[in-house]
Amino acid sequence: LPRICFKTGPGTRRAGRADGRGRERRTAGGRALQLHGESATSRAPSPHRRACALLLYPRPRRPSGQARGPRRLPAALLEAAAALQEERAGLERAVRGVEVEHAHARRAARRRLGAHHHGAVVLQRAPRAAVGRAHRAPAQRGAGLPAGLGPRRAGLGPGLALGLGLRPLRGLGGGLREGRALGLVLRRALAVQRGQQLALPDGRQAGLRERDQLAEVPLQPAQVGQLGGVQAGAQGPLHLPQLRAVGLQGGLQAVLVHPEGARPWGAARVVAGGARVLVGAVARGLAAGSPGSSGSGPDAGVGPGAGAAGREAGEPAGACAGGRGALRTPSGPPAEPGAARGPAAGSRRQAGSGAQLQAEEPPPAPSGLGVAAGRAPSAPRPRLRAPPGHREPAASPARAAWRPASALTADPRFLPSAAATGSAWRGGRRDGSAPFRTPGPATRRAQRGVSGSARVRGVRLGGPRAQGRMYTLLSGLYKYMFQKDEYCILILGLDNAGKTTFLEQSKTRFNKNYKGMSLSKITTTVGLNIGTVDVGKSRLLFWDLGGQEELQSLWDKVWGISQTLLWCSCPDTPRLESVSSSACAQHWGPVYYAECHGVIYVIDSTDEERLSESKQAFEKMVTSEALDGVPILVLANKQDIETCLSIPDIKTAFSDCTSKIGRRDCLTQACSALTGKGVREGIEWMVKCVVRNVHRPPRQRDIT
Ligand SMILES: Nc1nc2c(ncn2[C@@H]2O[C@H](COP(=O)(O)OP(=O)(O)OP(=O)(O)O)[C@@H](O)[C@H]2O)c(=O)[nH]1
Ligand SMILES: [Mg+2]
Repeated sequence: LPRICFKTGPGTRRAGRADGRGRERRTAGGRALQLHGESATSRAPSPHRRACALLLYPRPRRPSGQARGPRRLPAALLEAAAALQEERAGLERAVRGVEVEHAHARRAARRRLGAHHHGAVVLQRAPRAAVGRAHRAPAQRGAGLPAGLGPRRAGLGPGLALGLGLRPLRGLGGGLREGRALGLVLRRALAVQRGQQLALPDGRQAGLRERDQLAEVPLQPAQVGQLGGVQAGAQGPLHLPQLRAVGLQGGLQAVLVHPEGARPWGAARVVAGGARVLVGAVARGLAAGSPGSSGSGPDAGVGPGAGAAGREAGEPAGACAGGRGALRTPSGPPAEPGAARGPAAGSRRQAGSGAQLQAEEPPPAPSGLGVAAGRAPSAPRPRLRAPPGHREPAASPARAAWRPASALTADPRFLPSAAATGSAWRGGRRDGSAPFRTPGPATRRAQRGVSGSARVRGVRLGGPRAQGRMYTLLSGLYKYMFQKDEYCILILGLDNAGKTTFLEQSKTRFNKNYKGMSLSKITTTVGLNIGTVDVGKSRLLFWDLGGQEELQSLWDKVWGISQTLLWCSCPDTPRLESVSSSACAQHWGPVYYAECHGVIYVIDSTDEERLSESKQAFEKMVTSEALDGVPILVLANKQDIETCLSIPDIKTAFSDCTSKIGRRDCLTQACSALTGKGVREGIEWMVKCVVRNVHRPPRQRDIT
């Protein structure tokens, strides 16, 4: 049977069925499917490698008092998965090594921010093994390549990226629309990969609002070349769906844009069609502006890179700012390439973004895409549309809660640590209502007016709701008393310096029951490793960022999981020949630097050749304003190797940086991450420094 694997949000039991077996047969879209469920936090070997689709489906919080009952995935999701299965062969060709995840709405963030965004649809993650270490071979480095290009960059193939904004999916129809939209994105990806032009249904058929439609930006090969340094070859004009953000930085890289509050997951390297593609993600809100603003504001659906990339490609700024929905009319055929851009597009989008209160004629039936495979399209419901001149009420409390990106990204819940703890990932609403759930027996009883509380001899003991509140109170108190102060420590350094080894070694040394992975099995870090180490009353939260050249540019940036993006490559087109740098980076706000309490900078003492490169990276880091006053521990790693440079040698090489380090705490420590020598001393020094650093107080405790 086709296998669909889905994961629920952290903290939930094994998904699938309430019986915990996590396996279930379902029929969707006329197909039998086998569902494998597991908790996102589960460490059990996941069957998802063999799954044709991986759906990430955070479980909504059960309203207090609702009885535990079997939990069903929305049929629309399964239909989308079935559609995915249908396209499996093609997708495998298109997106090799890419896992597809479907995240449901991040309700917690939505509630908090008042942004009716929607969750991620596609996430790229290549299996570690696929990344390999070939790029590290010194003999290969730079051989016969244009200046500035390492072999790993040259190895990148041309690619196309697709995106679809699924932001405002409100209410009960959300699940349905979302499911359809997923199918839409995947099919679209396939069509692009095959060089086909797919007749897409309009946005309403796909269950999307006008402004959420796919918009196509036809790009000539030359423009694509400009955009991403990709030689598109003789394939003719490529229809690159307008991404919310596509930026190309230090190689072929897609910058994904995710809704405010989605948890950042960092960058990922995708192996697609034999090409390695670096994919980073950025918080959508970083595009600056406020919801509802036109142009490159978040509501415009155009992220930082889109504008930049588009402008790089010679598109007028208006074309980029048009974003989703700019090029395709809701019920008519696709607009001519290049038509409907500019101011008109913007105004149409704005019209679509308003409240929709007036009934409108449904559009004609789709050509087979809007409805997931195998199902007759159900009659589209009439849509409500705002009368001309209607304005959405601006000052609802939810809207007022919206904060600009800078404030948002400063919120610790949206930092990588939140990904580790899952604190930004909880479904459900605080008021106990669950938007996508049918009421359970207890809720129904309550609705009928039957009290859910127990009574003993006439004394009311408190219903499940009261018990729930009591539990929350007690757990909050417990957390308040026993939770440790948290400090975030960045581990930086060139690739191969030993950062991940150091992190693993620290976890092994400080965490009693930690059974780490074998140090010899550590491979290059793509994106971010997160680790926690408890030292006395403090908890250090390490962010080990990949040190490869492309990733270095992300050290001071924020990334997050994308709202929607699918990356696929065209194996037929010529290989990458040149790489242009990105303009999108300047739009990104420094976040890791701003939020960290300390930096551990790892140097490979045996690599004399790259010492100056390491010094440059260090200098760049240390001069960043966002790191002012942050203690820095410089680790001269690999001291177990005889031919290594000594501490005085390294200090001499880094002597230029002394003035830039200034008056902050800084220590150069000899260390061997492999044997563990110097690891404990280094960390203990760091703890002392971060605790006494009054400029960066520990992260706020998560008190509920
Ligand atoms: N001899 C020796 N080898 C080490 C030491 N620390 C790390 N290594 C080796 O160096 C290689 C790179 O280690 P990683 O921890 O992956 O390096 P990294 O800095 O995380 O690299 P990126 O993730 O690519 O940025 C591995 O083969 C490690 O076994 C050390 O103290 N001594
Ligand atoms: Mg690493």
